[in-house]
Amino acid sequence: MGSLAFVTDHIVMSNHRRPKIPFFAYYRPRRPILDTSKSWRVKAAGDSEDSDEALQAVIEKSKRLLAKQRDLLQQIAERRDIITSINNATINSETGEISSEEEEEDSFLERDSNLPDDIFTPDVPSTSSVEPLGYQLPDATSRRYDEGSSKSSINLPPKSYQNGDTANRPQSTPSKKATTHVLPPFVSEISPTYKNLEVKNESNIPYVTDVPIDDEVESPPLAGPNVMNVVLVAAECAPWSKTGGLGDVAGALPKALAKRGHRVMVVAPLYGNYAELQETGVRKWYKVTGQDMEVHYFQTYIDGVDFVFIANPIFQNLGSNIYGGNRQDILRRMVLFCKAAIEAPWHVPCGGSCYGDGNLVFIANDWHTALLPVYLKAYYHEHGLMEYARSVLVIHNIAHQGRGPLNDYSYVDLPPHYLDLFRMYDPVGGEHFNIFAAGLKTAYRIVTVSHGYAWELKTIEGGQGLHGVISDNDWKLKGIINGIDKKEWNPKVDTHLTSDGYTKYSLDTLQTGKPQCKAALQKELGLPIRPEVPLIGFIGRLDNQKGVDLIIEAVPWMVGQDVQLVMLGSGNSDLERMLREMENRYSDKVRGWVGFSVKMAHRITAGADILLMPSKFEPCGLNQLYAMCYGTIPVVHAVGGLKDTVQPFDPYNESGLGWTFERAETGQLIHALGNCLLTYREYKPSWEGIQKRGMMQDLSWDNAANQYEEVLVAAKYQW
Ligand SMILES: Nc1ncnc2c1ncn2[C@@H]1O[C@H](COP(=O)(O)OP(=O)(O)O[C@H]2O[C@H](CO)[C@@H](O)[C@H](O)[C@H]2O)[C@@H](O)[C@H]1O
Repeated sequence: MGSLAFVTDHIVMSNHRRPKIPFFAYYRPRRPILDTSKSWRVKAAGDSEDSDEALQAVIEKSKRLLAKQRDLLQQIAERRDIITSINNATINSETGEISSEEEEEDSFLERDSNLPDDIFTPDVPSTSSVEPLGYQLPDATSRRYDEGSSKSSINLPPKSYQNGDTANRPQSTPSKKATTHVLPPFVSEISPTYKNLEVKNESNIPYVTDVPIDDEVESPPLAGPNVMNVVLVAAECAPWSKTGGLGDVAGALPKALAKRGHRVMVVAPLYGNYAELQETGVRKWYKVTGQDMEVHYFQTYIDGVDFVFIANPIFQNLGSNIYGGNRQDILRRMVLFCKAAIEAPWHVPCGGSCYGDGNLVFIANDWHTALLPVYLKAYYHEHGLMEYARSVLVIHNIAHQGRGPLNDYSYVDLPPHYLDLFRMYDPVGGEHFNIFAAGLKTAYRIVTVSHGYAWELKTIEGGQGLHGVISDNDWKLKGIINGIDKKEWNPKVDTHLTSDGYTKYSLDTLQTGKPQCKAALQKELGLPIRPEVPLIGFIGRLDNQKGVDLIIEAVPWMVGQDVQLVMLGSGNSDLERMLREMENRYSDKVRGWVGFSVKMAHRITAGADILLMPSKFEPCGLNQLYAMCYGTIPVVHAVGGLKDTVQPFDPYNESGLGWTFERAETGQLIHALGNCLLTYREYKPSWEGIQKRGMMQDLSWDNAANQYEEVLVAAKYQW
């Protein structure tokens, strides 16, 4: 059966009953489809004259279409030339800077909208009408939060939902009426709003929108028949909430998946008043340790992704302390979050329609959301609900597992026979309750954030008590290296480099732009402005993981080398104190910036020559990736993702991206850093070669998104 017929069949089926396997791909049309196959008509056999004529007509029509396409491409090429020449000449009158690439991109797209309509009108089925089932809301006035935090009212974000992106959002038919449904909710038969559209291009002419607008924003290939509804659930999501790399991943990976054509939702707790959000009006009640708790769902749509936030007083004002509180507090938050997140695709209308549970995969992240795969099984699958929804659990850091005494089990609200999933034993913790273990056993697939870490997790040292569980589930484990959000971390467009003497730069302007950033950083930190002195940076959580102790031990050697050192971090109070002491002792050479500052993280990444990452373990590591994009050379402990991403410099072949050392020891760090400093001072061409190789890598999320897609598809077919 042709794939178009396959699609049509499934659309027809969707209007009747759910198929045995719900493989509808609810695809949002993101780009024009030039499906010339629709022009063909099948005629009766023997009607050869008519056939010839028809064939001739079709050939003529195709020729006309191809001519139009060629013409269009020509127009685009001409416009790009014009834009390039304008940009080369355009100087911002206020700042004296060249206008940003995002502006270029916008103006280009605007002009595109003036192109002939007929080329852009895809020959696709129209969207179907959608009538999501509603659920009878409990009488909000008759229920009250009891005790403590739950009595406080929810401080709603402003209703100023004015995101420019919404104009481009694929529109679905709004629900006309909401039929009521008494809890517990039954799976809703929500029609797919976005039909499964086949993407075909047999002409070898690139799709009109495939013509790269800019090198940085070239579209990745579409997922085609693999498109799915993807719901990524995380305790933090940049830019709204971030304590580390998980926030970055939750903010960026979904956009890359959406670019491939998936319908993607991110669900995170609402910790503060985020300006972009709109209240959906959806309110639900969930039980947590016997208490009914109401959540409100908020939503916004940015870069093709539906960001859904779950509001309840227990999340409020935790922005800077997401994982704060005692174990029971955290547990209650995560239980409520997972329960509310799992039903978001049922309840929250995004662009007019809910996702529903067909063709759905959840991506849970770390122990905080490791209950989600368990709830999916226990509350839904075992009751014939969300039968075809799947879960993938991503390990960003196995060091935090949601451990506690066995009687913590009473908090998670599961039937007694699930206890064994959580029960773990190890020589350090003895018999204990372990949320990550249960999630890993229950998820359909497991991802971790590098190949190296996937291997290390199965060792006693690397698995931190879960090596047995991970080895047993090796068949469903895959390592995928994180990417970079190139809108956020890119020296060409970095908004943190537009003031205070900093400047944006690219590979072409590296030799002038980066020294300017270095001078600006030295000035901002109050260090002597000396271009020839190597400036060494560290950015990260002050935590045993990050090997901060090794740097502190190496500082006396470093300050004897005529270098400058800046360390940005927060976390462990002892390490914070040591940073301050170091700065006091070596005030002409060392800065210890205690705190969490995204702006300073960007500025250090741009202004430093060298970035240190002596992590004891590092599942992937993002800062070394950011550093390489900014022409900053990483010196790293060869472990986990650091080993996978920083190929050691080889002076004989002039290859490699930085310096690595094999064991997390101060002497080894000093040895690697010594070689790095020698190259900086004595072998400038080699140094510049390393910088350029780092900057030229494609570290975008597109590649990772492609691999995630394989995992999502594998999960979908996993029973
Ligand atoms: N004081 C500060 N001020 C401003 N920004 C700060 C900061 N401290 C850290 N950051 C930022 O937080 C992020 C940290 O990312 P990492 O990947 O290095 O670490 P983390 O260990 O949190 O993440 C875990 O998850 C990620 C994602 O999978 C893995 O890469 C990693 O190995 C794993 O440990 C970076 O964006 C960094 O700039």
